[in-house]
Amino acid sequence: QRPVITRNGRPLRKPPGTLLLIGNGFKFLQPRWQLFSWFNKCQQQFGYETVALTVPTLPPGVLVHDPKVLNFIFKNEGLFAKGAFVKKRTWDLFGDGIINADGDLWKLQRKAGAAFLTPANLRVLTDVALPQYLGEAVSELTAKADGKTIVDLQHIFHEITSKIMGKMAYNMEMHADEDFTKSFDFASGGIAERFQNPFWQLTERFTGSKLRKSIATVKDYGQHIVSRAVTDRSFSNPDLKSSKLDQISGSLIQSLLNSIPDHATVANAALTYLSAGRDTTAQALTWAFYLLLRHPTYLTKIREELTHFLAQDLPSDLENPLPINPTLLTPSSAPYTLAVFYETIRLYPPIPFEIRQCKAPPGTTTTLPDGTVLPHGAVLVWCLFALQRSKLTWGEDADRFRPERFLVEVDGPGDGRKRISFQLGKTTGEFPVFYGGSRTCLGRRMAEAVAVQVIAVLAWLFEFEEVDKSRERISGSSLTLPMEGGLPVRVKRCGKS
Ligand code: HEM
Repeated sequence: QRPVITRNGRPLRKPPGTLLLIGNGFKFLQPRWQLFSWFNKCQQQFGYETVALTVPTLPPGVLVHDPKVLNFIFKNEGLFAKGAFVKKRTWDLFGDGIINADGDLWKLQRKAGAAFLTPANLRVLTDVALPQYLGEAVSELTAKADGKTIVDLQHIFHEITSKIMGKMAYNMEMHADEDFTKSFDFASGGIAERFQNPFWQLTERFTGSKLRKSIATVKDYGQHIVSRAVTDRSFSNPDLKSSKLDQISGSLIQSLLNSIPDHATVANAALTYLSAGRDTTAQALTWAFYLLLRHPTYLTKIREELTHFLAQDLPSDLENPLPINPTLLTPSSAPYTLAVFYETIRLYPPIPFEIRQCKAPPGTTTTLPDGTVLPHGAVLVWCLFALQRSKLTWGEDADRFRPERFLVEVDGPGDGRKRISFQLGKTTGEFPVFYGGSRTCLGRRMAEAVAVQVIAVLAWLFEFEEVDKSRERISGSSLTLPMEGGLPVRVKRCGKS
């Protein structure tokens, strides 16, 4: 007999369309975007109420809507875990990489990541690495800026983040169109489908050969990253490295190698970091430009924010074609651009759903702050794509792209003049896009820094025209939120530059 989840002694309400034996099983078999719309309807119907989710063959589950419940989950990492439900589905891709690791192994990987993402290294990112790779993207776009050639912006962003992570984290040249990337994208889609199909182990026996091949390619690449790094450490002498970027490049993989003896685990950690750092940011940038192209007044506002940077001199040693000194463009100096980024990831969160499992020992329960009593192994699901459209949290215009919701007027520094400042103004439970608590995203500052510089520079330099303006863009199967089919645009240089 499956345990029934209760609140105040009564079974939880069920979403509409829940069937007697199949529960919500059919809903989960729908294409992912339709599933997200269904989650959104549940959020509209139930507000902050936690409701029951039932899928045959799976442990009993709940769909979480309440920010207070999310805050409780984030604060009580010890009570909730990825658990067997998530690990079983992701193990062949990520193994014991940080996303799946617990205990000491998680701590070691987190510490290595923190040593990589220091403020000093982020400065090298914004002052050296990003201007260089963004400059290369600007050259490529300029060469194609005839108003006719079609360019995929998602690919451009992926190339920038691949180069950054490749060089800074692994001291390797990485590109968006490598076999590894294609295999990783396919594997991520296949793994995401396992969360929707309760019979995945059976169906993959017949249809899973491409998935198995893709995972094998990804794993080989993980080993390649490690063996490159081992060779690197025997031959490189840090005293001979002249540029700041060369001095820190490979620092993530080197600190992973320093702290973890097992090379297979280092490879898993490397692959997980690569996916966390590269794909999320590139996809967020793609949705940002999609939204900006559909709401051009905001492109004008970004350009207005940038005008005062133009007065400032370009450094003479900056060998790239950027007309603005990009190192001046930071999350704190460009609040409007930062607000555009945040409004984008509110509506299109790069990690669009989360799953945890109740760790209460068999025979015991855990009670959520709203009174829901969870038995051992209960699955908790929340769909960020739906939660971030809640009118209870974001007001009547929750569905609208309105970056101003993150901006406030504050007194300027000493001159009495008002200026605009970015303010999130929400708790982590209300804005769980970067997760929370001890497992909160390690790369948030990196993502903000990359996003502000890239959005500002490209918005200033180019006019983009979407190739298919009438099509609503969606994301296909993936653990993250890639835009299906990319974002094809035609490009022209702006008159101003
Ligand atoms: C817009 C960009 C990003 C978003 C929205 C985002 C969001 C998230 C979320 C939701 C999680 C929790 C995932 C889970 O455990 O289920 C996470 C974890 C993580 N993120 Fe990010 N992320 C972003 C960019 C980055 C970047 C640039 C890095 C840099 C390497 C990064 C590194 C990590 C790491 C290492 C974790 C695992 C933390 C842990 O388990 O202790 N992320 N991120």
